[in-house]
Amino acid sequence: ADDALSEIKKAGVIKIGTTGDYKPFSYKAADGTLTGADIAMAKDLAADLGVKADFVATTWKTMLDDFKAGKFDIALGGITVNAARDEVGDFSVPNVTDGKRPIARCEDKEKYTTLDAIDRPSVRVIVNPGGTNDKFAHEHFDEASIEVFPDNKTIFDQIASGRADVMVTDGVEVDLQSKLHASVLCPVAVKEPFTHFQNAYLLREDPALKAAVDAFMRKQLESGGWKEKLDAAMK
Ligand SMILES: O=C(O)C(=O)Cc1ccccc1
Repeated sequence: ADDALSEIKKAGVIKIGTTGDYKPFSYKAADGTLTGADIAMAKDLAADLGVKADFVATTWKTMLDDFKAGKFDIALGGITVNAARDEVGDFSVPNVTDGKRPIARCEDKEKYTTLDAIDRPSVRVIVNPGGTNDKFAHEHFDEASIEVFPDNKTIFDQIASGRADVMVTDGVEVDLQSKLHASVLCPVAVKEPFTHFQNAYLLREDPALKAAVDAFMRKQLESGGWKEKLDAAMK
């Protein structure tokens, strides 16, 4: 296997794949600039390695193929650790522990508290394509209708305007979007999230690259650097 870290250092560039559609981790500011907590981390990581950060656009659907095709050295931005991804690369130490929960219009926050309450013919579930939400919805709902909605930036407006009823997504996103759509969208009052998972950075397989990224990640977690970046993006 090639030594990814030496290659990166020799090139003076680390190629970073990210979807740019997932606030607070990786998204576009109003002027189109790529921003978010994991984007800020990527810039610090590149500086730490003494190289330039080169961002490469990908999508939830094509991320693994793009990664396998060598389009980037590392993928980040709210990426859930799973077996399929772990097979083609290494995961860093995780920076987020979370779970999937529903978000709905505030008047329905006591209504959709269980999978059974959601999975009814009258309920319109909405989901963004290609990632873990898509997979979760299709695995758990067969009575409810499922709309796969292509734009993760406006998907919450669909629920707010009444075009859809509920979305099951990562807890961080539920809390942030409830805040951004204050008094219209609310976290559904579940006893427990429906799943538990972690987010981490997907790395080209190379023990030296993993050691460097893990050391960076641990430092950011211990110093509060990560928390500061996440708080800054949660508004
Ligand atoms: O890791 C994934 O595959 C995801 O789908 C992450 C995600 C979760 C919620 C909204 C957008 C992306």
